[in-house]
Amino acid sequence: MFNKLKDKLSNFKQSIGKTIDEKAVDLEEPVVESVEVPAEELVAEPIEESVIPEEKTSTPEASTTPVVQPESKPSFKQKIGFAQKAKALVFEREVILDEGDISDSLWELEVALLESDIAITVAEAIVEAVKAELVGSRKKIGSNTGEHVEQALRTAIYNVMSANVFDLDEYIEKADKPVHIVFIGINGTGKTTTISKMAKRLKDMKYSVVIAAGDTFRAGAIDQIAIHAERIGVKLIKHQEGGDPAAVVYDAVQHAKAHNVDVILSDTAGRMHTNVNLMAQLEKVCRVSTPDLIIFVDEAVAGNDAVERAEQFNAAVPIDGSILTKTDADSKGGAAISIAYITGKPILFLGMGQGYDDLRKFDPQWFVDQLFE
Ligand SMILES: Nc1nc2c(ncn2[C@@H]2O[C@H](COP(=O)(O)OP(=O)(O)OP(=O)(O)O)[C@@H](O)[C@H]2O)c(=O)[nH]1
Repeated sequence: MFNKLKDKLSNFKQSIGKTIDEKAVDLEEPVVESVEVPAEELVAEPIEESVIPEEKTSTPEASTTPVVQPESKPSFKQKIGFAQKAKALVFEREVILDEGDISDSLWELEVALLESDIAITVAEAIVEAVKAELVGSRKKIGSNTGEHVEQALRTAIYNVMSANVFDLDEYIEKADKPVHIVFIGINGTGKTTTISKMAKRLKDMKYSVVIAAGDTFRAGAIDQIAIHAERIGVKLIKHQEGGDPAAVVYDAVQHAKAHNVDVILSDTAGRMHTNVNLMAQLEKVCRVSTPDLIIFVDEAVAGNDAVERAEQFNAAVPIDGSILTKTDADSKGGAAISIAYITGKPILFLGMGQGYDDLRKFDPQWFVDQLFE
């Protein structure tokens, strides 16, 4: 999963790490900072000899500062004499990154993110966040560069992915029943399979479930979902092929109310967001039986296309969240990283295989961990 993206992030870590290490090598001698110390402080307390390590006094920098010869240690009186203009020396072995140091690597990162199908505004947001974290940061020479860079990347990716995180389980638990959830999206992305996985999951959680066979448009769609419903052991409400999907969904809601069913999962016909008639039909379904939640389903492997579709569906029928299917086959991770940021609605679940149990509740922390494992 996400192997190409993992490689690209790892390359970025190495590229920045190399920059930092090269800068560290350039600093053959430690950086010496001079700090003015008020005379009173020095008079009150004699200068600690340890403040001025002997080996540093032979460096070129040290020769420009008040000279303290290690071989002829000054007496306490002499130290007091120096006090008027004395400076304490602070020795540090650190690299401070400036923008110029990492601009090439940041550009490489942006290109890598775009190549991974991450939407451009999301890629820019990640690069900006990484830059803000790294530029000006003090990096101890010899400490673990990779860890520092990885943490900056982790935080940036986590932040773009965790927009309006929403817990569906908690919602269903607390909501008045029945809870009506409508699934929308284009053909063939795994909507029907996802509804079946969700029905199985809810049934395992001891909720009663009814499925509405709202895809009356595609030949065979009703039979397909009927097979799933039978296997899982949940009730299906269906009409004839070509019937009005709004009527099917309405019947399913009435059935749920009459039989105290907890959750209604409504399938809808796959449609292109550009198909005006089908989008109008979808709006009708949502008008006739107002759903509590509308979930957009698309396949992670579609990358940017999935994100654009989510945006367009969201404009027509405001969604509450997304489910990305086929993440098990996705090497780029772009849709998963971009979709919540672009729509402002969270990812709720990831489809991770063809089995009924291959549905994973989305957790941005888990996702980020996968990228760096
Ligand atoms: N590898 C993998 N395959 C999946 C996943 N989810 C669904 N599929 C497969 O994708 C194919 C299409 O799934 P469907 O559920 O029929 O798609 P749909 O969106 O309902 O399609 P329409 O009925 O045409 O609207 C099927 O072969 C599924 O088994 C997933 O998470 N991983």
